[in-house]
Amino acid sequence: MPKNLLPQEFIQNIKAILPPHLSIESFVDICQVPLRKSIRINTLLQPAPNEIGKLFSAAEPVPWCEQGLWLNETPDYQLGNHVCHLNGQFYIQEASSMLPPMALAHVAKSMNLVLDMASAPGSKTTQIAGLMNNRGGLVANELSASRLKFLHANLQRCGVTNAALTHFDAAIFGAALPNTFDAVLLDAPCSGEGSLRKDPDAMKNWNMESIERISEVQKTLIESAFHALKAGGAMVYSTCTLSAQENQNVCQHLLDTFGDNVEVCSLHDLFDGAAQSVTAEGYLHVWPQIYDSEGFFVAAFRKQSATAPDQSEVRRPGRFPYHFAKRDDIEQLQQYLDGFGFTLPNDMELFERNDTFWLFPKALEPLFGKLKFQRIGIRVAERFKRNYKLDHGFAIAYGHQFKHLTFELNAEQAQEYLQGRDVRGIEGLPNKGECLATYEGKTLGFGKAVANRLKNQLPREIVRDQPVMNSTKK
Ligand SMILES: C[S@@+](CC[C@H](N)C(=O)[O-])C[C@H]1O[C@@H](n2cnc3c(N)ncnc32)[C@H](O)[C@@H]1O
Repeated sequence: MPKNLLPQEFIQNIKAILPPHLSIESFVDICQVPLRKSIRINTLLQPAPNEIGKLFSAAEPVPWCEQGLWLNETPDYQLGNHVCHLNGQFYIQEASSMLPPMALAHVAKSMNLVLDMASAPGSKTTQIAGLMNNRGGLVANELSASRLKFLHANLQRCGVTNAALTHFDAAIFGAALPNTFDAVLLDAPCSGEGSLRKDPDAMKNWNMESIERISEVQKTLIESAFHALKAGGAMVYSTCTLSAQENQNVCQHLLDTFGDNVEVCSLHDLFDGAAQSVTAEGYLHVWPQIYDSEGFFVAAFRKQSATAPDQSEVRRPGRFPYHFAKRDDIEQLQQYLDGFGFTLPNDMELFERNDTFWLFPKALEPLFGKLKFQRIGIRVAERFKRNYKLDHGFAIAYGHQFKHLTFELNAEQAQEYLQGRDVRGIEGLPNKGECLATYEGKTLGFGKAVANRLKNQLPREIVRDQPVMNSTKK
């Protein structure tokens, strides 16, 4: 962004809050430098150590996240079209945005039941699911319906099995689920001042009135987050903005509202080098020139004892529309899955609704009936008479555990598959039935064997015109 597009009032505000070891010149200068790209390796889909890093020459580790890599060279293709992105092995995520989940895992004593209050498009939700190793339960909420779709797509792409999606103003959680979660992330809606290197339009609508307005929303949300937290639980408040109004003042509001019940958990020891961005309170205020990243703010708190929110506004949902699958149905489905050498996991519960089978995380069961969910866990299959059609999300989440009926495609075949085309010439393909397609040992999705071809079953929204295969990368 050209210098003269930074509003004078913004520069004055920044000057007033910059710590003494940083200069306004270095801030303005770094704002002119485009952001380097970074990715996070998705451990849930078990990429071999360093497999992804090797794809990108000159990748540099992100110091606060073991799975984070800065790409010092920008590839000459869209990263999102790379096969390893399409099959969920990495997430394109700004390095400083990896901090809040790392802070949450650092301070939380347990991560069995976690709430991510403002989740879309899901970079931190998928990271948290990775830190939970898909165990326990993760409620991922998002207010915007259109962004909820991206959230779902990203959770599916990354093989997240332990999440449930909700679609609320996050202000409801404190009253709807008080004293419930071991850990809460509030990655709050904000004015995005920290994102101006990535998005030159980030400052287009910048003004002090909107900052004041949004900070009121943030105060409501942080109160709700604190009520939703269990006694002893930990929460992280984060933004990608820089002003005190949306950061320190919102945290101060929490301290003023709940007094001694809130303990600030200092993040000075989150990683080597955290001292450069830690504030007197123990928050991380990441200025873009410190680590050559986006600007970010991260604060962590612990709740000492239970709180009593006002529950007068809570609207309870209607009847829970799923029921536990019947024993015969479980056995029949298991028989079908035996063909793939796959056993239904025992940390999940099989539910049914209208002949569709779902695996729900057991840890979320206490919440069923208390809140309306848009989607829970993983859709396994739809039943037609005595046959099944397995779901793409199920393939991504569990395909790497299949022992039979999986077929490795070569680069050309995998490219055709990702383009939504049927694939021919696969050795050993049966005459009929569902099969799993893999590429370099990683799941692509299901296809249906018909005579000598694999009929494509990739959902339309995943199909790409120009997927980039390892062999066609350059
Ligand atoms: C900073 S973004 C979240 C980014 C996300 N955590 C990630 O890492 O991918 C804030 C999100 O909050 C959503 N949002 C705005 N107001 C909200 C509210 N009152 N309750 C819940 N979500 C809200 C926005 O639609 C936006 O998706």
